[in-house]
Amino acid sequence: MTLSIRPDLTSADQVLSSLPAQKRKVTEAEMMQAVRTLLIGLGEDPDREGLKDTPKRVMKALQFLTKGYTQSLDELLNGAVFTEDANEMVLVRDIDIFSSCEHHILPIIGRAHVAYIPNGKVIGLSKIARICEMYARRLQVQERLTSQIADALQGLLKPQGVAVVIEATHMCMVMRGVQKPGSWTVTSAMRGVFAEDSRSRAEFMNLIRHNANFH
Ligand SMILES: Nc1nc2c(ncn2[C@@H]2O[C@H](COP(=O)(O)OP(=O)(O)OP(=O)(O)O)[C@@H](O)[C@H]2O)c(=O)[nH]1
Ligand SMILES: [Zn+2]
Repeated sequence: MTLSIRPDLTSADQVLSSLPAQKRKVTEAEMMQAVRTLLIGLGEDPDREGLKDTPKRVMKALQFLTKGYTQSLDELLNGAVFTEDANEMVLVRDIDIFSSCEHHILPIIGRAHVAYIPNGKVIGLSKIARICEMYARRLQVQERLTSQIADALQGLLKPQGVAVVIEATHMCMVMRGVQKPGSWTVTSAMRGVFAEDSRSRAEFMNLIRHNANFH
């Protein structure tokens, strides 16, 4: 397996970016056959009318849910990093997260709150949500998703600090296993001043708690 070294990617990303190449070795026909095998293993008849297109649908759905493997920071940024003399916190709150847990390939559903304090550079606001989306659309654990978002922003902007909080519920804990609907998990990744200065961290935490007055 050859890995091309991409300076914009973290080391975990370098590994993940090799996945599309690996995937290409498996044909779509083989992927659909694997879903068909699963259906048979579950006691179903994959040839009955309702299921005959299911292997294709499952494959397409999984390809969509993991499309972050085929994206890169470069591509999604589209150059939207601007020089700006700003040094106050920028916070994008309530970014919907739909990810898939790597243990069960079941949904992780939640919200991300992402803040940074610029240091001469700002990023297009939508790109913050796109970065969340790229990492969420992979097989994940919530902790890694949280720190990948923080590290991506830290690497791109070299800001004074980055703070990321994700609040999410895991369907593998709700629909199966321990079956705890209503449970949710909070993870955070603090970089720079947010890691070092409790007042910056407290300001961020306060801002993600208050209700917007246009709601
Ligand atoms: N830390 C972390 N754990 C996760 C995440 N998503 C799922 N898990 C956990 O991964 C663990 C996998 O544990 P195993 O015992 O190998 O799998 P399992 O038998 O299916 O576990 P149960 O869910 O307890 O039935 C479970 O405790 C899951 O709750 C995540 O994002 N972060
Ligand atoms: Zn799981």
